[in-house]
Amino acid sequence: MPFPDLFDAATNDAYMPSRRVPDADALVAAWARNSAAVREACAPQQLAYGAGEHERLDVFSPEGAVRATLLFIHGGYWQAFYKDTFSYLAPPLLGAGLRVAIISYDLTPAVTLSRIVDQARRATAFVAAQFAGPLVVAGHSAGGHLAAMIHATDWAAEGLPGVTLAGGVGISGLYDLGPLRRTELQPALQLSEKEARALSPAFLHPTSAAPFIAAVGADESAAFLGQSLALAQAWPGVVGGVRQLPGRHHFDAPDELPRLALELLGQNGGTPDP
Ligand SMILES: N[C@@H](CC(=O)c1ccccc1NC=O)C(=O)O
Repeated sequence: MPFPDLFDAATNDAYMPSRRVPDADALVAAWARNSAAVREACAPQQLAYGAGEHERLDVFSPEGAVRATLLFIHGGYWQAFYKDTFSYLAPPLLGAGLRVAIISYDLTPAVTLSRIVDQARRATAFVAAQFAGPLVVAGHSAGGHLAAMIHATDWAAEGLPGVTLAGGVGISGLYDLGPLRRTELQPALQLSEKEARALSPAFLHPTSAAPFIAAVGADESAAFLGQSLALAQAWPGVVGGVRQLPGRHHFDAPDELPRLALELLGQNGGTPDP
């Protein structure tokens, strides 16, 4: 291994949310079950944002006027899950008049975290080009990290068409990756200190003035709260403080997504597309 063994048990504990949520496995199983039922009842449109096997997204469209598009980036510490497990999030968002785009991406250690960030960027540029109207990029946990990286993207420098964001939402997001080098994730992430900084939104500058809501379950560990505080401190003009979600832990905090997305669009005066 190119890195010394940095593992620290206390840090690892703080970043493993399942240790605080006894029924975490059952909740994740319910995500998959509910998502399968949603896909059965209303099959999403499946699109490709690139040539790779996992460079795919699902689009769920609401029945009436489309108020905005919400692009959702799932979590799982960049090493678990694909889009299909998160279809369960679509129905309440559709009910709020949002078009819902849920992306897949490759996973570590098969690809690097930089590669995943690049995929999230290309997926966002694709969705922005595909669908006119306000675009909100939201993510949970590792997906919150990717949503914030989108908010800090220099599109021209990446050789991508410019993306105008209406807002961003991070739920239990990770914005300073430094501590993760001391967890069980490091063998898959293989982050050098320099890379961890370069891939940490809290050490980057937002490229969008649109609001970014940094939300965290009130029942999550101090480490997760600290991650959102770090982003709020680094991005004072964009993140209006940390939004603590009462009664929520890591595995049910995503259920607040419709409320948070609508709040953002309200701030932006987001009106339905003609
Ligand atoms: N391996 C983690 C699970 C975890 O962190 C997680 C699970 C589902 C969705 C997001 C997660 N975390 C960050 O992306 C744990 O044991 O708690």
